[in-house]
Amino acid sequence: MSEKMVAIMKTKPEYGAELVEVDVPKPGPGEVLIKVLATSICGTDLHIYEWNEWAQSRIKPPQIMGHEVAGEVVEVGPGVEGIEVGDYVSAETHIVCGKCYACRRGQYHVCQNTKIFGVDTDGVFAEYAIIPAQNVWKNPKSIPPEYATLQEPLGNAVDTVLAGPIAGKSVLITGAGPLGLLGIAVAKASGAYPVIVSEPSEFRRNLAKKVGADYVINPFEEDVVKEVMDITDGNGVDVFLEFSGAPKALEQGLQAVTPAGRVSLLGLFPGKVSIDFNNLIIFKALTVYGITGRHLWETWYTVSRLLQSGKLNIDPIITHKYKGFDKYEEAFELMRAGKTGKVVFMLK
Ligand SMILES: NC(=O)c1ccc[n+]([C@@H]2O[C@H](COP(=O)([O-])OP(=O)(O)OC[C@H]3O[C@@H](n4cnc5c(N)ncnc54)[C@H](O)[C@@H]3O)[C@@H](O)[C@H]2O)c1
Ligand SMILES: C[C@@H](O)[C@H](N)C(=O)O
Ligand SMILES: [Zn+2]
Ligand SMILES: [Zn+2]
Repeated sequence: MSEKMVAIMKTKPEYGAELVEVDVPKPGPGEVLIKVLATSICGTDLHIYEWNEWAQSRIKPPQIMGHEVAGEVVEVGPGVEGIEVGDYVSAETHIVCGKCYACRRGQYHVCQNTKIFGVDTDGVFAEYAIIPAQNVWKNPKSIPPEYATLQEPLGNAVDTVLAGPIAGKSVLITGAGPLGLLGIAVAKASGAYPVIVSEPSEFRRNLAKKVGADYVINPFEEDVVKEVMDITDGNGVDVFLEFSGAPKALEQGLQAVTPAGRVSLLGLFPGKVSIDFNNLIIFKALTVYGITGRHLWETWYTVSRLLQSGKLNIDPIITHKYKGFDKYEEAFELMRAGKTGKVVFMLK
């Protein structure tokens, strides 16, 4: 008889998920089985939980949810080399093909055949999980599991903040959700000043301050562009980092960034966005970066070293730590209500 494990599963094509008991999976060729030590909720998991339009078009229940993880390898499938039982690992979630035009040029983050585990395959909200060996990242023991599980979203934040020079630069961050908060931590650890954050939620503005934001603005009550101009002697910020996915925030940021400044866009907008390209981008000679996923594997090295440096102020971002999955419904509802930073399930 096979061993059993507990998992948060999207069992039906409707709102919510269920805590179920299922067989511990067996790693196939090119796969490893990990014992999950910590796993965290991403906004994408929330979309799957809520069963929004995107989730309905992509997810095929029944499926185990989750993709951010830290764990220990307990079994190695046939043909896997360089990974051993006992290795302490995390995982890149984008499963890339290695064969397409993008992959062959080393641009794995834009692989045209990307699959995402926990989205297109079973995920890591479980006591054990299968990871493709090619996606395994080995962690030093010095990074605790509750930090190591955050490396995947930290990679998003690192690529957004470090797409260009940041030390000594003035920065506007729009949106202090979990990703924006990680962005603040990376910007501060990298020597940005001042870091100005625009965020409507009071709870998240307070978190932003705890993480190190130098100024916080409520965009629903204050004039973001005027505030930024006042703080920067009328010059505007050197760098604008968009983490909200709000069209209004995009427009305000483009107005508030200095001519020839740098813009990184991570937030996903609800649909098409109308922007005055001539005046807000072209005549301002801005450099605009679209950010998707993480650079493989360069971003992971950067993230790991930033964590090891002890300079990233991550603790205030982990607002909720649950022992096991029992309170998963509470965790998802708190996240839905915007009353969290990162939520971590601890399984050790
Ligand atoms: N490009 C990628 O690879 C990638 C990867 C992960 C996440 N994302 C996207 O990044 C964004 C951030 O992720 P998250 O998990 O932190 O999302 P989130 O929804 O928790 O955070 C967004 C924050 O923006 C704030 N906000 C709303 N309107 C605003 C406005 N007008 N001005 C300033 N802030 C405003 C919200 O209050 C919220 O705190 C999302 O759009 C997500 O889909 C993109
Ligand atoms: C899967 C998605 O949520 C993930 N954070 C990414 O980088 O693509
Ligand atoms: Zn994610
Ligand atoms: Zn590819």
